[in-house]
Amino acid sequence: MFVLVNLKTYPCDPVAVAEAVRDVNETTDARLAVAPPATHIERVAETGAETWAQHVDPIEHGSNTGHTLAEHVADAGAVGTLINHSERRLKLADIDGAVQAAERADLETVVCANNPAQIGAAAALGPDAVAVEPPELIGTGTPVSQADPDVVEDAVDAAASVDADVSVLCGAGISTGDDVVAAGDLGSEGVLLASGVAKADDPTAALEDLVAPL
Ligand SMILES: O=C(CO)COP(=O)(O)O
Repeated sequence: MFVLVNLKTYPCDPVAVAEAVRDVNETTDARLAVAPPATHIERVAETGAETWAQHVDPIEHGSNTGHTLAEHVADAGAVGTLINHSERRLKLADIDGAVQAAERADLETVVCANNPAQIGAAAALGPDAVAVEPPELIGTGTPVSQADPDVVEDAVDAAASVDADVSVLCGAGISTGDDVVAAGDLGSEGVLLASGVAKADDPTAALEDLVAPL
C-alpha cells in the first residue's frame, strides 16, 4: 500500500514529519511519502523521505508569475505531485495541462477527485493514479473506507473502466491501520491522508499505527 501524507498548510514541522516518514518507511513493506508545502520541498527531500509536491501549474518555463513549475519542484527533490484537490480545485483543462507538465518533469502523478464520476474523467487524462476524497469527510476523522465504502469501490470501477493502468487511492478521515486495511479491501492501492499525521502530537506513532497491519 502507498501511504501519501499531505501536510497541506498545517502548522506542523514538515522536516520533523518527513524524518518520521523516512524512519517508519524503513520498517514496513508499505511505501510512505510526504507532500509538504512547495516552499519546504527542498528541506523535506534532504531528509531522504520520498517527497511530493501538493500542486504544479499547467505551464512551461517562461513568463509566469506566482506559479509552480513542475521542473522546479523536481529540481527541489520532489518525485511526484498531487494535482487537483477539493481544496485546490482546477478546471479539467488545467488538470490535463498539469498532468502533462508533471510528466515532462518526470514527476509521478496523483489526480485527486471528489467522486467516482470525476475519477473517471481524471483517469482519462492518463495520470499514474487517481485519489477519491469525498469533501464532506476530509478532516473529520471519519474514514471514507468505513463511512462510504461504496464511493471507493465505485471509484475503483470507474478508473478501471477508463484505464486499467491507473491506480486508485482513497482519502478523507484516514488515521488508523484499520482504515488503511479497509481501503485495501475495497480495491484501493493506497491512501492519501493529512490531519491524522499532520495534527498528531506524535507523528511517528501515528505513522507506525497506520502501517502496523500492512
Ligand atoms: O484531503 C486529504 C488528503 O489530501 C485528507 O485529509 P484528512 O486526512 O485530514 O481527512
